[in-house]
Amino acid sequence: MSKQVGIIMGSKSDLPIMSEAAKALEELGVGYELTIVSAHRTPHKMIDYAESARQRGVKVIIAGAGGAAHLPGMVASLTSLPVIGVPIKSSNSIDGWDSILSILQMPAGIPVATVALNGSKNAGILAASIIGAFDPKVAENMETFKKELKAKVEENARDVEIKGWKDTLDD
Ligand SMILES: Nc1c(C(=O)O)ncn1[C@@H]1O[C@H](COP(=O)(O)O)[C@@H](O)[C@H]1O
Repeated sequence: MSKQVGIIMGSKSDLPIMSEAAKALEELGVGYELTIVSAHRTPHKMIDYAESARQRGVKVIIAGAGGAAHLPGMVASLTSLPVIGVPIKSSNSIDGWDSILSILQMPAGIPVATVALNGSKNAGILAASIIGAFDPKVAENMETFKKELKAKVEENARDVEIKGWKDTLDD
């Protein structure tokens, strides 16, 4: 399977969160590559990564970082591929706001599609829906995923309506 999505993160400490993006892509049948690269600690690797991604066949980049999270924005400045940013609540963060604002508040011209704090699963799903815009197999997988999501909510609603909320809570 070709690796259409590039998942990167600033540190190994981000892996527990960023692995959720990888799991979502696996479920949706999208190939990906995953590595650790930091704008601050490995700036030259970041430049190489961003500049070579398109040649490797990557179509969307998911970049996660905590604190002064410059990685997603800097990668977006170095490539014309779409970049999805995942703000991460790292250990000494200001409740995650440091990372959210660093990724969200980009200057005009260099957008980063920012998901919720620690929202790496949604980043994976969003990347798959971008791939699905031109890849029919992934589009089909997205349709199935959405149908399953809808069926689950309908099932839960039926439980609450038929059994009542108390019995549903005990399930
Ligand atoms: N924000 C960045 C960047 C960057 O933006 O280049 N590189 C690492 N980091 C972040 O620092 C936090 C703490 O990292 P350590 O756990 O390695 O000290 C992580 O959430 C990482 O994403």
